Amino acid sequence: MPKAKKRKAPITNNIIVDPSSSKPQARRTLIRRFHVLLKKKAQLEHQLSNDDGSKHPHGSLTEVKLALTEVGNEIEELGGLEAYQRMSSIGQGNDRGGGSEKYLISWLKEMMIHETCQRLKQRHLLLEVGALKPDNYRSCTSWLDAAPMDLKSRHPDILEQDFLTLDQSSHRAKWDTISLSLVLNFVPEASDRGRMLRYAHNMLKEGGYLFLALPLPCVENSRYLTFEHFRLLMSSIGFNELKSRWKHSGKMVYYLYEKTSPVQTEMDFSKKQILRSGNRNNFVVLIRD
Ligand SMILES: C[S@@+](CC[C@H](N)C(=O)[O-])C[C@H]1O[C@@H](n2cnc3c(N)ncnc32)[C@H](O)[C@@H]1O
Repeated sequence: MPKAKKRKAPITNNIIVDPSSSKPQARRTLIRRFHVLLKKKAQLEHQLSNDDGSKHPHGSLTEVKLALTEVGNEIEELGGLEAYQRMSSIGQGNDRGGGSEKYLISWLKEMMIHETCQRLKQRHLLLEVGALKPDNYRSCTSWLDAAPMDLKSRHPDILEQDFLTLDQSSHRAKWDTISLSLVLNFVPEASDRGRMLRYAHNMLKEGGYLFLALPLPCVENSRYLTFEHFRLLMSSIGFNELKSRWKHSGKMVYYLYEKTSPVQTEMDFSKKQILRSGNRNNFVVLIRD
């Protein structure tokens, strides 16, 4: 008897998520689903743009195109980037502990940046990438100028701009601080995450600061990252870890780095390297030339 043909699982493996729900569990499921879909979309687009006629892991060219349409449709059904931003901004609300900017502000103040600026009549220039609100830094207007930007602007004061397509020469050494709060983990391709960090390094003034906020499992429970590996990766780009804040069983990790010269290392950060076994996630950052 001929063997029954195994039915291929649909690429997007749809799950039911109610985009209008504001329950924390539904919110987290939607955010996670978005990350999965965006990663899948980036992989399929990459396959299409590098099409050399060879077999694709997702089937023929037609199947890849179909899968891309399916992914696009599901993103739309979930409400697109707007729904994702809405869910993320609920998580930022004061009733839920507020946004991550409070950690950056308190670290800058600990380092007396506000006093130095006021004494020398200087302004601290902050580029806030992935800004859901235009005025996260309104409490600091006497010494800090914030420039909020996002892939999709939710307010006229937020510049609609992809950080990865900013002109690198006109932004070189322009900013005192760059904030990437829950942005690096949004970028679907591991090598684009590395590029984002390198661009941030180029765009900071000498001695400038990078504020990074990530979901804790990205570092605590990844197959390809550990706290130490990430620290070395960051220093190889030229980011010296000044401060960090996280707790076991917490949700987030916050870092403050200072821009330094890249530290030479024998380690290869351009390829995935399995650092831990067991039930882990696949978050990784790759640094490629
Ligand atoms: C989870 S939200 C984070 C919002 C906020 N910063 C926070 O900490 O809650 C991620 C935001 O980053 C934005 N984003 C992702 N990649 C970006 C890029 N390359 N350039 C600009 N914004 C980006 C997304 O559009 C999204 O609004």
